[in-house]
Amino acid sequence: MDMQNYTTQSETATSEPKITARDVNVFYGASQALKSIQLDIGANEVTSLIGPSGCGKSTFLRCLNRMNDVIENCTVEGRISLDGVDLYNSGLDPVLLRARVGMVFQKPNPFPKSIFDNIAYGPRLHGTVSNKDELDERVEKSLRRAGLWEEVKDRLDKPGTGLSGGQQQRLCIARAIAINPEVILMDEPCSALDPIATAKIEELIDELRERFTIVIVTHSMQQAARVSQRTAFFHLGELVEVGETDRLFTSPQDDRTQGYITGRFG
Ligand SMILES: Nc1ncnc2c1ncn2[C@@H]1O[C@H](COP(=O)(O)OP(=O)(O)OP(=O)(O)O)[C@@H](O)[C@H]1O
Repeated sequence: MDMQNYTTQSETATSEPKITARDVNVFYGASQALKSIQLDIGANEVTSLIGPSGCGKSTFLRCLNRMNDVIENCTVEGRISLDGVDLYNSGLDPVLLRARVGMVFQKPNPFPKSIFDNIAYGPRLHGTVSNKDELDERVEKSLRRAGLWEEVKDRLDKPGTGLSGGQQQRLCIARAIAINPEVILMDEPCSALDPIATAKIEELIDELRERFTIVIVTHSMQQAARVSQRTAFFHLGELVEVGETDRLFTSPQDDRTQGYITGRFG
């Protein structure tokens, strides 16, 4: 590993790293989307990934639970570890990995099932509850943690797709929480939502970090500033700069970061 390069890119995570990425290169066919990424993701904090369109934020996010495996032609090189265990070369089952590292997408995507069954799906699949009472309890707890219980408790048998966009996104967060993940990846989770629904999700993210490690891709620098403790700025497939969010926005060390946050490009 090129230590000099690493220290210029990255400040140490503010908490113990939950995830470490070292020398990560990603290719789509012959085209390189990420170049030698070194990044520590601290436990129980929110890390934002920001940067202009096409810089590789979502590609990096998908490396963290091996979602790139399902994209044809996508090759991931380097080392990414979760609690010190290599995600790609240790025989870790990707399905179990995705239970530990859950994901919430840009567009809310509830299953075409009842609200209850959306949440119950994961615990049933992974066999993490042993009877109906435990399942009921898990569903209620997940919906409470996602701040949705009061709004849906009287309509659990109604379709998840009948909820508002913001409620659907909180349902998807509840669905991710229901299998007790350690990390939650969020790919622009508010981009399809209005400002009020966005504010609710942002409050929720802040509450969730007590229990989970969160990595969020966002196009909104204001959102990164509001929700995250650390921010990583990507540009043309490189991780240009990472550090405490306040520091990165007030005194960026790289001209490219400065250019992006002052709106000169992006
Ligand atoms: N499935 C794919 N096949 C081929 N190239 C891809 C694929 N997905 C992404 N890319 C390319 O990889 C690069 C990084 O894309 P990525 O979606 O990770 O960027 P991003 O920063 O998340 O962009 P945006 O903010 O627009 O979502 C881009 O050049 C993109 O065109």
